[in-house]
Amino acid sequence: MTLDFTSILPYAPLLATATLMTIFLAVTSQIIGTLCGFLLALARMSPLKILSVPAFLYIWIARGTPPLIHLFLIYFGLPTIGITLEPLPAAIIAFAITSAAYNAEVLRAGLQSIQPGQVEAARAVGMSYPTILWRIILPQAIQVVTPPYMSNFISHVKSTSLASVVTVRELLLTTTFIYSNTFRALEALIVAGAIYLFLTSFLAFGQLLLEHYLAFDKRPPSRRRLTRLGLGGDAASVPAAAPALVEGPAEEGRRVLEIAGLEKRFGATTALARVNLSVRAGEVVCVLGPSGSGKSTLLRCINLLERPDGGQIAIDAGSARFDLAFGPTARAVSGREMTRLRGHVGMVFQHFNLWPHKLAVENVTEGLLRVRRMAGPEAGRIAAGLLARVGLGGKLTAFPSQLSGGQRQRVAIARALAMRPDVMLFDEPTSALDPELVGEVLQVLEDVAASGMTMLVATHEMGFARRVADRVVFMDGGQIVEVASAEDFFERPQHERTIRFLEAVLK
Ligand SMILES: Nc1ncnc2c1ncn2[C@@H]1O[C@H](COP(=O)(O)OP(=O)(O)OP(=O)(O)O)[C@@H](O)[C@H]1O
Repeated sequence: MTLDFTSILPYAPLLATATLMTIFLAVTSQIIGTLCGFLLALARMSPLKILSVPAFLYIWIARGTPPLIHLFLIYFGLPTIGITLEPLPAAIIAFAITSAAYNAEVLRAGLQSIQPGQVEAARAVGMSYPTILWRIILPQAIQVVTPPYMSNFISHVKSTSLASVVTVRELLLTTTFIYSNTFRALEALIVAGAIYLFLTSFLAFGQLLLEHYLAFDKRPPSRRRLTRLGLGGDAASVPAAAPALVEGPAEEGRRVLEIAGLEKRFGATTALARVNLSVRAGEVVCVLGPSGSGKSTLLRCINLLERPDGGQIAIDAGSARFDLAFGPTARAVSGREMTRLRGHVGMVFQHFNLWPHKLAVENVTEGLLRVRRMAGPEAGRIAAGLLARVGLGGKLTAFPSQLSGGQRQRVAIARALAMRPDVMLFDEPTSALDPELVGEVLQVLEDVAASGMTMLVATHEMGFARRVADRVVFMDGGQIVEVASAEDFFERPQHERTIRFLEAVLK
């Protein structure tokens, strides 16, 4: 049998219209399915069961049943309850139902691929959740989801052929019409197949372009990206005059931080048991103690990355004051209040938690732009100055992946300092570093301490604590066992547990 396409030719305009209909059907239902899928993914990840359970059920049912059944139920089922839809809207809704379920899972995978530490770092500079979603999570999640999302889209385009059963004049129905008129079924189906292949190839090629475009951390930053921050052609150069790390001397004597009866439990583990502590402006307090003694939990409770179960935290930031109480009878602290408080409390994490899709300088400017609402050039100037101060004036345009651990931690310190916090919390800032990189970070910490910043440093670096701390707090089993000046602590420890600890770590 020979193929003869000439009899198909007169139907070219009809095929063109059907192709447009297929594109319209696929694109509209995919857009609706993506938007609904995004909301479903957020609901599915929500800690609230009222959101996560219905989202899970929807995805389970919509993904587990054939799209043809959705189409029949919408087109033939809805009229039984008085809702009659035209074939095209019925098909769009039916395909959007399936698309939402598949896209929800793809998008959820992307959203969950972002390390929680990055989100914590964004919360610590005072960003609200929508800002974190938009600026930190989505740009990275899109990179992750592009291949599976586009794959879904391609299979979605092909499944729109099911709309032929409810008489939508898309490609397959038109092809059927053509071959029933010409008796050239093979030729008509080959032409339809070629059109589908063209459409899906277009998407596959689009995927390649998109992946290339989204790999923005794999190529030098664009000029636009830098000029927005007022960093022209020589962005990598060190600013002539590096500013002070901390603006103005601390107001001596003022109690910046007061903690009373602070409690935190994780299930059966008591991480903090009625902890009391007060820190004065400009004071450097080192928190020491064995692993699991509650040092990190204490710091994380102070900026509310962990919600305490009881007790009080008061922060006197000069321009603002926070008096927070926790426990079953206390007023719930609002999200807005938490965000405001974090704007006054800087935090540096053990694992740096830099945002990998942003340049070193952008890691520092992000909080200034989104939280302090500063203009780009001003934020860029402050960030460049601070990075120069921590010895990274030549690394402004490096991505975190291009920096050593010590350099990453110095960017993280500059990021926290840029927000001009009233108190800085350092959660074991050198524990994740190779031994030869510890010194450069401790040097920066010493500079920050010398410039008058109020600091609470959880650390295992005894030498640093001895040199720099005004006071040492020793914790064990979630309690503060001993508080003393650095000299008294190391020379004349009082508590039997402290003596044992020092014997073990200093031998
Ligand atoms: N998210 C969590 N879920 C469950 N338990 C936790 C959690 N975070 C901390 N804990 C527990 O609380 C206790 C105190 O932990 P924390 O991390 O504050 O100690 P740490 O002194 O900072 O230890 P390290 O020096 O090893 O970092 C430990 O028993 C720990 O297992």
